[in-house]
Amino acid sequence: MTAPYLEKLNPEQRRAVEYGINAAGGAPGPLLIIAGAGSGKTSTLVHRVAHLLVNGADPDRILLMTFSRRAASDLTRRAETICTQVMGERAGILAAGLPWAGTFHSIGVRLLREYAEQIGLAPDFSIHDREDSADLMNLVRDELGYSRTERRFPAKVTCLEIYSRVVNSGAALCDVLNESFPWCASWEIELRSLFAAYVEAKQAQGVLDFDDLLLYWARMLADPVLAEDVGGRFDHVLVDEYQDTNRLQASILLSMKPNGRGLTVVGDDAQSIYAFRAATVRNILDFPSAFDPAAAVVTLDRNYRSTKPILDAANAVIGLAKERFTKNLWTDREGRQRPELVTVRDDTEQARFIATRVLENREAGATLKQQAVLFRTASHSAVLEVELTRRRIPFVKFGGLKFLDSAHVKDVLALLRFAQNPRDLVGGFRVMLLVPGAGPATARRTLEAMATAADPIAALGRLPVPPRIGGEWAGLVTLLATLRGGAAGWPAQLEQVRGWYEPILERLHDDASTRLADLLQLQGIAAGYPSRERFLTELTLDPPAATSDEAGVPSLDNDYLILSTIHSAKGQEWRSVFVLNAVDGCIPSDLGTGSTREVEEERRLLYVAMTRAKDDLHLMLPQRFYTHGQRAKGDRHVYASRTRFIPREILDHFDYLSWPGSQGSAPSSSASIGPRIDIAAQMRGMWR
Ligand SMILES: Nc1ncnc2c1ncn2[C@@H]1O[C@H](COP(=O)(O)OP(=O)(O)OP(=O)(O)O)[C@@H](O)[C@H]1O
Repeated sequence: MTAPYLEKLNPEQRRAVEYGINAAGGAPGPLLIIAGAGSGKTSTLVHRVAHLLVNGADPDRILLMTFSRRAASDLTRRAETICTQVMGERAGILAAGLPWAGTFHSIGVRLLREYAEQIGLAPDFSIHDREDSADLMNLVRDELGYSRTERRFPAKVTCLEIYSRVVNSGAALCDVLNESFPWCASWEIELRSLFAAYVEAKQAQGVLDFDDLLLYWARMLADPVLAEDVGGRFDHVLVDEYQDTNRLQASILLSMKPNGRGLTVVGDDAQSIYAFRAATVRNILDFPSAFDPAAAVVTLDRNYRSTKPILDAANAVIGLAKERFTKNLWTDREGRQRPELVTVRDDTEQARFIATRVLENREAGATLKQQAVLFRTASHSAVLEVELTRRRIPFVKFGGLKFLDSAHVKDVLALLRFAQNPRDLVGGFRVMLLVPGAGPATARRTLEAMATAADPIAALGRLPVPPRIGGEWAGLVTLLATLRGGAAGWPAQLEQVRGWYEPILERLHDDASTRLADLLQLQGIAAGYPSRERFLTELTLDPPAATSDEAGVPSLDNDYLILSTIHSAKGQEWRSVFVLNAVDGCIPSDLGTGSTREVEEERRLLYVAMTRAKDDLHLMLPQRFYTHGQRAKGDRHVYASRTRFIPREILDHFDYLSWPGSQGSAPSSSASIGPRIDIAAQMRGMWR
């Protein structure tokens, strides 16, 4: 007899949930769940976790790794709800939730801090986000004299990308250069010494970057004693979004669970969209045979989300992929309306069309929250944001968030980080330069003097106040000592930081009051974390996708339209979806058309966008774009053609609309919506 809480699952989902779990206990064999878009992957994973708990698994011994912090807390909450219903009072064992649910990186941080002493690492290391890492790379590059070479040395961001690719893929530097960065191949020797110096700088400052979190973890597990110890802490290890993991992550799992017992991974190769971060679908493909006996594979191919016409169109798009492993999805959700290809003149008309349709949908009963506009790059929604504001349509934007990127929020975070780790040069530099009168030379001298001291903050207090510097310097020294001492507790420390920073904020920015509101919001977010260390770690590893993600949307109605990059739309669904700029140059992005592999990833991105829609889907085709990088009011534009991922042979899966105007006819070829290139405009552009 099936337990009532499993009754709503279809047979494949149930197989995936129940596989290897029984009341007798014992870890089940390895399991791979291939879950197509909208096939109930999340709910299958939730039920598997709940089923484990109902059958006696210890929540402290379950490791659940997801792609974002939000996904981890959603999964935990849903599993708890099921357990409370099924177990009644016994569900009290879940009072602390699942303590080991989180992203790969945040779990890595916790384990590394715990095992720090055994692997020669200072347990209070701080973590650099990508931007900090690029800044440190730049400092090192400068010190080695590479910023003054005769031929231009690769930029700091490129250096970091190369470094990161080598680390995450496990490939040799020369192979990575030849395959992905051929224009930098002649710098191999210099890059190698740059990376060596970068690693030394990180170690001297007690800093780990994102890649280190996985690399150190993987290296720690290369020691058989530690591998057994870490692996032995968990009876069950479950991993979501396995298609977006890289080789290092796969090796971590294998080291923790060499025979695969207790290991479950879930993924969909058709939705793999992070190859640019060295993720590899090979992880999914190679998973079954990594074990003896091989892992069981359960495929979920019934889509519950989209109507048949939408699913048929999405299947047609992914059907043209060069390499593909999963079958087409099917659904019994009938629907008459095919996805619509909407031709509009330009960005402005695109924005108007969407605003009009969104309001019409609302009149017809759909809330704003049930509708989403998706785009390849955060900047694509700029014109739409203006139009929505003009029409007073509230919206929340996910992806490309400005909040944490803004100078004042970064200043405050740098201060906290510097208090946490006073050897962190990048954070320290930013903080020192805030003091009126302090320049790079003062900052560097001070930081160098601090770096060699046993207690850097005490050393700072003993240093003479640099000449021509005002009272803020003494204030900073006292503040850092107080923060370091931790007497104020958390999150009250943020109040102290704000007290010191407010006069500086007012001096630096005309719009200080708006920025102050952001700092108050940051304080609200901070209150959700038990300590400064956890706050800094979590925010660095997984910044909120939107301010509303963490702190509510104070100034908006309860209902708002969702604007999101396709990457941030992962795992979500809406009744109506509009995809901006379904044209070549945007999807695929002209940054992503270098190699076949990149083009294929862009194809999967379009597939991910299309499969977010339940009932209706619009792909927007603006005929021309204004190009970036020109003077204000410049009129340089290019003509766009329909994305190459919807070639003529699959057009009959779509309806056509020209807007404003009447029902359009089938665009006969990609050239039919304007010339591919506007040579006349290019000729004019040459001389501007
Ligand atoms: N057995 C089921 N019966 C009815 N509806 C289901 C069933 N399983 C899942 N669903 C519904 O299908 C939709 C998609 O589920 P879910 O969000 O878990 O998909 P997913 O596999 O995570 O999708 P994606 O990988 O595309 O993000 C949800 O609305 C969910 O309620």
